[in-house]
Amino acid sequence: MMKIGYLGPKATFTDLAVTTMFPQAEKISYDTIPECIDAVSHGKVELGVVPLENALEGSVNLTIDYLIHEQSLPIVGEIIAPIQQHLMVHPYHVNGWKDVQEIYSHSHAIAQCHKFLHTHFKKAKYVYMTSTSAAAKFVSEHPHLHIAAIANRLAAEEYGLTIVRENIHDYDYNHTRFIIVRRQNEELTIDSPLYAGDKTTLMITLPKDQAGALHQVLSAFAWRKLNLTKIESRPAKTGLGNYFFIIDIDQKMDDVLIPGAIAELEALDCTVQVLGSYPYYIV
Ligand SMILES: O=C(O)C(=O)C[C@]1(C(=O)O)C=C[C@@H](O)C=C1
Repeated sequence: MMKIGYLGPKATFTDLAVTTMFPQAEKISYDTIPECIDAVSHGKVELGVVPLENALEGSVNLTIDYLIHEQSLPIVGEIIAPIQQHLMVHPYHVNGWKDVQEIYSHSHAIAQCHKFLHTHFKKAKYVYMTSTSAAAKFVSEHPHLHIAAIANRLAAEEYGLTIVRENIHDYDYNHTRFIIVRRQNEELTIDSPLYAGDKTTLMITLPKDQAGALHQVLSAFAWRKLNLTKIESRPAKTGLGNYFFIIDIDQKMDDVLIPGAIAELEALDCTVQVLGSYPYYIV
């Protein structure tokens, strides 16, 4: 049975994504994103699944930065899943839930519910946890504290909490991209009706202090009609103002167009690394 590491504990959104995509797998939970990625690099699990980007809040920087700076593993697949956030408390506090003093969750989940929290919990303190289900678990283990968690329905069931407000995320379209990473860049073959297409992700470092470099980079894709679905800059961590770009192209690595674009970028003195060319699945 395939072993898959995921950001845990049980009942995170990552857990839901893994269960949907790999119903037969043996799931191993890790408390943090770096621990999960390390487990893949050390061969403890065959695949790892971690969150990469949310439609409301943007990238999960910890994932991108850890993959780029600490453990470079190829991305071999992606799962895009809907995210529904609920407010939950220990059953002891169901009546007084409006007066909770602290709200626990993952920073991305809290950010997805800012409008709701600002309206209903002006005085509450937010406490950031490693995942939404870690927050639910904490709330269930501290019944004497007047606190709430933001997490999904499975977490409420798993940790015996009561949902007091459903769907508190601020915008209906709330989806998160989870990436599947592997030690070796072997193609992942999943025969799934959720298959929705392929992507190639590149990391590009521009030459220093060259006017128009980004424009030239984009034109290498533009004239080849390579459609980009994401472009994002992240600090290179080598000095203020030093950035690299992460670019997603909405097609599989081919023999001509993408290698041609990469060669053109290298001729411009860019450094290019292919982070993965992989299928994506929409839940
Ligand atoms: O905490 C979880 O449940 C996760 O799976 C992490 C995570 C994230 O990092 O974005 C995943 C989906 C939601 O966007 C909120 C939290």
